[in-house]
Amino acid sequence: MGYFVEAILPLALPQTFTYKVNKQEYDHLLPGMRIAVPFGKNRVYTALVQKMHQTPPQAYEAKEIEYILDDAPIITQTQLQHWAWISKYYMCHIGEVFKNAIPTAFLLESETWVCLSEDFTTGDESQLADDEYLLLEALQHQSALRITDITEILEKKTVLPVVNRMIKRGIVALQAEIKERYRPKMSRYVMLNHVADGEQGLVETLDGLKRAPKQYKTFLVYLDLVGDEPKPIKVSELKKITQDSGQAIKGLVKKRIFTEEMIQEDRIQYTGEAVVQPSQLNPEQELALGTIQSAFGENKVCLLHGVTSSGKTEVYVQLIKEALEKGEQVLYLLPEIALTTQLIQRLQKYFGSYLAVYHSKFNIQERAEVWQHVLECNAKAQLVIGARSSLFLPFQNLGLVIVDEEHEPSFKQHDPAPRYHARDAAIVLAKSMNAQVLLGSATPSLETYHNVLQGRYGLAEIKKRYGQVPMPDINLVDLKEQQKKKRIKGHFSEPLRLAMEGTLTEGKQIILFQNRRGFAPVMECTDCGHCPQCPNCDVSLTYHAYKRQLRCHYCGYYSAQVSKCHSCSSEALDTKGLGTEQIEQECQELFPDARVGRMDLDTTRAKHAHAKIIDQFTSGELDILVGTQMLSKGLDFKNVDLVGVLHADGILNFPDFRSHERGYQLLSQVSGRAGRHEKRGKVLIQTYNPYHQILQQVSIHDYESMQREQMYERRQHAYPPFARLIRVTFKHKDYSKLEQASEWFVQGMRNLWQDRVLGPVPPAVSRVRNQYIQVAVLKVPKGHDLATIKNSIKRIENSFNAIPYYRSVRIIFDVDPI
Ligand SMILES: Nc1ncnc2c1ncn2[C@@H]1O[C@H](COP(=O)(O)OP(=O)(O)OP(=O)(O)O)[C@@H](O)[C@H]1O
Ligand SMILES: [Zn+2]
Repeated sequence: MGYFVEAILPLALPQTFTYKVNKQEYDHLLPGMRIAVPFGKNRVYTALVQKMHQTPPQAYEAKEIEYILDDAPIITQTQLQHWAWISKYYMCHIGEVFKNAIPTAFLLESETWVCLSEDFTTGDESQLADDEYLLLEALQHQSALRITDITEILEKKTVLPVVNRMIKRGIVALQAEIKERYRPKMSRYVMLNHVADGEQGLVETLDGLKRAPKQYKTFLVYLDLVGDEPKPIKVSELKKITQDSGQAIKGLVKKRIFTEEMIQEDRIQYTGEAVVQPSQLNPEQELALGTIQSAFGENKVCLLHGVTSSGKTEVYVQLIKEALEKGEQVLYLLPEIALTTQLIQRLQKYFGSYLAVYHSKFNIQERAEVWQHVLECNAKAQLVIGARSSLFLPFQNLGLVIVDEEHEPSFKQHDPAPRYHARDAAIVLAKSMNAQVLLGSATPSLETYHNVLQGRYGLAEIKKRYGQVPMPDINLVDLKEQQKKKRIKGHFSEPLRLAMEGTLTEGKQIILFQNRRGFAPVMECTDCGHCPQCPNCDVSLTYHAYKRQLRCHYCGYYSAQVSKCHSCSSEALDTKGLGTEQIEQECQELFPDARVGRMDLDTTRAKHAHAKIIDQFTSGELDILVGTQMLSKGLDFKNVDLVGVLHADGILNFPDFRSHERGYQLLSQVSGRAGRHEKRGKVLIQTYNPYHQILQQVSIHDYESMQREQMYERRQHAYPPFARLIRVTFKHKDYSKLEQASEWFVQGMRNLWQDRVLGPVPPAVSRVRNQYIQVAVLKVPKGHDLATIKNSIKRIENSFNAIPYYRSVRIIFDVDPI
């Protein structure tokens, strides 16, 4: 007998680990609290308590924990259960989920250094508790201490709460060198001392200050700022108004009229309060809202299928408003948050400081703060908008989840594990918390639509654009014919050039869309056909005119632009393929007076780059915006009349069973950016194959037919949504070992599931970073027990790993791959 804790470590290991604790620790600990534990040789990790128990481990001697980091759980029970589901469903380890789910700031290690805060001034030691005083004293002798040192000094394991308290009061801080940690931003505030409080007190104080005019003035400004309720005022603010160097404030503190304190500032600051009321819905929106509410009444997930610019967002806003009024938390999931400054600004006008954004490009402090707000159910982050990782926030009272643009593939995480689909994982999470789920899209995924057709999900539709603006007029331009007639300049057909000219003359704006996938420009020798390849990967290098470089998009390798062919030394090199950069250049040549901007991965790497380009375009500083799929997502520009798609075929000819569905979605979404307000927009799609059924369907906005035909195909070939897929990827740097190993593994699968196993085959890019790749796919028809099948695969993996020669081959499972 003894006391034990079951801990999840942030590592890709299949099991949890048992550690020993004493009775006192046992009583203090709860599932969801963090502890620091030793692991391996001299390493300490932040682990998470999964449960407490009294059974010693069988296989090893339990080590003691190092210390306890929390006073209360930072992860809820519901979350822990959700993690367990994710790890089971997506075939990964719970430690991987843990590591991916929580902000790195929460993974403090024993090596974290603590020091005295710069803001600390001696004087108030009398208010410190004993252990706080001890720590302070120690830090006055030594400039910094590690958490482990502090544990020794205080002779107790729960030192983090002590440290945290002192951080909050601005006495100590975490040292700056530590690579990633949570350091709340503190600011100095002053507040009226109790002595001076009350009518009488104020009069006396003012009298007493008559001979110190600067202090007198500062005091009056302070009173003016606080109004009726006594509250702390930021020193910097006070200084600014009174134009004081700080002397007057110091004087007032000295006279004990003010007390000073350090208060944590929120980095997630939205200065604006809610300024507008949600818009009045039009009858179509009202109807949709009603349908959604009745689906919610039956506890069903609901799909809002509304054409582009039908005003889906305003419907979400109504639902959010109702949920917030009920005191519930709301999660608004978006595919790529960086693209959504427009939407955030819009929601901010409605919901002010209730809105928090959870964003991977935010720094760790910012993320940790949102986490705390959500955990504490603060009004401040009652509405969270974020990309897929915001799903892992510790919601306590989740009432509503909105998955906007639910068809977007980027909801699925590719790498690293957990390879989860945020939409699907959100539905499971919501179910466990009795929250409602709304999926929104103009072009729903077939998976979701299938659920609607099966009656599992509710369906609300809006078939008209808001404000009676007609759907854009979409025309297909036959590139073959244009070529025959010699009407093409660069990559621009005559109809596209004419339409652009017309739009520019009217002072309207243009969006040009060039697909990214498979259409990066490459350099080619026109004599021998040689094309420079990445030395580490099985791909051609991409040509970047701007930097005069050849780059690999898979591993980041780059070299200077070559002037001679490496194979035959000819100087006849040419760039082939069609990138956004080239389109931008051609545009400029065709329309020298137009202001052209470009939005793609290269121009938007920096934190606010997206917002900047979008702002420029919105404010009319640009006439033409050239871009990739980024442009297709939910943007709402008032002045765009024309959308041009330069080469639709690249989108449709991709060898993937989803490429037609994707093509329809992408082209419809891009087209949807045209003519959203007032006038009907125009769209020109250039193609070598104008009779392609998907292009025909896009041009007449016929989602129905697309959906019916594609469903038929999928059913015929047993693809999702009529089956589930499990993809197994094998990687190794030795090609022949890889081939043997993957064949062995797949044979094991084939013994069980025969021809439902496809592969192993090399994928389109079959070597990345010097690792060769093989892929196999298992089709699991609906109705088969997925859990049993996964267990069988795991068993094959175990036997596989028992063969020493194979063990170094990396195996990756991807359930519901996209
Ligand atoms: N009830 C309403 N009152 C006033 N304006 C509205 C209303 N509904 C929608 N709008 C306006 O119509 C435009 C399109 O709406 P919104 O962006 O919500 O469409 P959407 O369906 O989300 O489009 P997409 O799928 O293309 O992103 C916006 O500028 C929005 O402000
Ligand atoms: Zn490479």
